[in-house]
Amino acid sequence: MSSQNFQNPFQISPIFFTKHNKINKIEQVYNKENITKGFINNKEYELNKRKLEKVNAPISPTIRTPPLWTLNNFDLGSGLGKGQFGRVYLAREKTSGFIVALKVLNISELIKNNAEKQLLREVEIQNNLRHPNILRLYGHFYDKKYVFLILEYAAKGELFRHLRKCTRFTEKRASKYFAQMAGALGYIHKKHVIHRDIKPENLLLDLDDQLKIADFGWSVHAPSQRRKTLCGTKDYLPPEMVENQPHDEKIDLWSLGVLCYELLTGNAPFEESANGRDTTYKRIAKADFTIPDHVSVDARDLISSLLQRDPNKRLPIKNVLNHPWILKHQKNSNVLRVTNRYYCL
Ligand SMILES: Nc1ncnc2c1ncn2[C@@H]1O[C@H](COP(=O)(O)OP(=O)(O)OP(=O)(O)O)[C@@H](O)[C@H]1O
Repeated sequence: MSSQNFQNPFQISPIFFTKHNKINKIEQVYNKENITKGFINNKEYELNKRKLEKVNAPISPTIRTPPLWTLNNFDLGSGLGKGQFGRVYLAREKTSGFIVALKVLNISELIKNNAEKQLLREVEIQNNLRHPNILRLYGHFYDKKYVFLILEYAAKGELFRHLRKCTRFTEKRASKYFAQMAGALGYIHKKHVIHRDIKPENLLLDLDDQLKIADFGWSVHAPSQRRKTLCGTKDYLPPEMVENQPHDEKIDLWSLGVLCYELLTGNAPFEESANGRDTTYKRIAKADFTIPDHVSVDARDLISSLLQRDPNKRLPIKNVLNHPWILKHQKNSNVLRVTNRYYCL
């Protein structure tokens, strides 16, 4: 089922270019300037303006996209999973045979839950990211009822499922996923994007066991200001968020520390206890956690240097990638070569 045997139609498909050129051509030829120059008449202008409006029709004032793709371009396969607003299916682009995951979101559910903006943000951000450990969003289209996201297919599914199956990962395996995650975060931070919802459920694995960050629903593009919205998943919330303080990209460093802990132990360090949410929040605010004895000295050091109460004391991403624990397990692997190449972009 690997899609690597096929040409990626979302980059080079003749269909894409034909449709895209058609829009460009309409835009170039049928503009007001050409009427005044006498190249086209008013009737032609009106006709083609309507055509252009149709291809650019928005589903809401915020989402605008030319429908380069429709459901007819795909053969649908089995369901891959269910999310809050719809389902994800295995699908094949008919002309090229290219395999994708098609995420089908119910528009009325999105509107009912006020999630339009969140989706728009997800689409805008994910559309602009190109990194081997970030799930590609190839495109999107919509009809009256649904928005369809054309996503890279991650054949091995959720990292979370694999973690639960073996309770906890070996240090070598954990360090591989962790390094890939850190590399991808370094890349998005350079683009002034904060993820804000790192957790194993949002991480997928492809057929080659490469990690893919999949969910950008809570991410924000934050050029300068420090933000205050409470978001993300409880276990992974950093002290500045539980205390309702402004936050910046350093919240992802905290979550990276929580992720490292969970990959190595099978549990998050601040999992909600029987004593309830307030107790959990107090423990997070004090960075009060203990690391089980089986975790190596190097890994402990890395976790502790990320789970720092003060965001400014957290280990910066570039030092994370050079940490002895990562170097020890990944020095001769391809992981660091790829990660460093993209980090330097
Ligand atoms: N690109 C993909 N490749 C393979 N499986 C996928 C892909 N995207 C999603 N899935 C599967 O489908 C499930 C549902 O995905 P979806 O992104 O809709 O849900 P979610 O992130 O769990 O929920 P939500 O974002 O709505 O809270 C995932 O848990 C995963 O198992």
